[in-house]
Amino acid sequence: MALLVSYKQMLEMEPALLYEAFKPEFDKLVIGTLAMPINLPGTNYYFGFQGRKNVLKMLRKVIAERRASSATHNDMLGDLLSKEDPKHSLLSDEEILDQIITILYSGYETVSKTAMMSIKYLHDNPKALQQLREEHLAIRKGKNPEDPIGWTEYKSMTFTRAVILETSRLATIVNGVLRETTNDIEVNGYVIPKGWRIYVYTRETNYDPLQYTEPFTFNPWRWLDKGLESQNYCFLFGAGNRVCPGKELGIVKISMFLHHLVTRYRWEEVGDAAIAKFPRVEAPKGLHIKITKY
Ligand code: HEM
Repeated sequence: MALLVSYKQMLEMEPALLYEAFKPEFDKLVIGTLAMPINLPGTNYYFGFQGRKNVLKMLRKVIAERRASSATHNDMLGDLLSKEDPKHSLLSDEEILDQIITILYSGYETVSKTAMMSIKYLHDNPKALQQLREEHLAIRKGKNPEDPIGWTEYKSMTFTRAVILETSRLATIVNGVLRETTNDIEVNGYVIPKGWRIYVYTRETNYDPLQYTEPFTFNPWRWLDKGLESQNYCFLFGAGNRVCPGKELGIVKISMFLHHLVTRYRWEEVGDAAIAKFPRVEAPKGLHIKITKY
């Protein structure tokens, strides 16, 4: 779902078949990015490069077909290729391809894994689920089943936002952020030389009991204190110049998913799903749930 939504924004007009061929190759690329860097046939790292090669091949074909046709496309690739906008014509084809991959990549697992983990945490915390459901049923009151949700209604989903932020913290969907030092930096007596790449492992800060009381407890109510989101130790969406540009889009997508889930369905976990946290948050054997109508 998460990849399909982003894919349609990027390549709205392309046939579904391309998505069917695209997703498996894109999945290889995604898995390869967090794999041991051993580039031998059979490793995830190797498959990652193969996936990237095939993804690029498909995207290049789409670009070539669009250039050869006079049709206009109302999607992001259409904007990136637009000859009328001088801003975009500054990008080379390689840069356009990198933009597409970056945006598809960044909005994929972040959204799908947060949605998955929210299903798990809400299942395990009936009080939070009840409060979330009440928030959404109140929004649905007086609406027909197919009526869409408006911006003001979305903005009123304060508990939903709290659930999403707490899921993001407790599951730590993004393990950390990458930076490169532009000067020698001294931290606790250690010097990190200029030019070094640093991975700031945010799980440590997310579980710091000085910042989050009872850090291993799912407690969405802590986020009702609005100030928490802007604390300088809160790296759920990164920080500074490189802060996630898709933060609000991601929260909207998950909020809409939760809205439809809790107003229409109940669910029971089937079996005991094992959740892996490193190098990525995943349920290797799936998170199986039995869904019934609410
Ligand atoms: C719950 C969902 C999401 C989470 C938890 C998340 C988290 C993050 C984090 C931690 C970073 C690193 C920021 C830094 O280095 O300071 C990041 C970067 C980024 N995210 Fe997100 N993200 C989410 C959704 C999205 C979506 C939906 C999109 C776009 C469709 C997106 C696009 C990006 C991009 C393009 C970057 C790179 C920014 C840069 O390096 O300048 N993200 N995200």
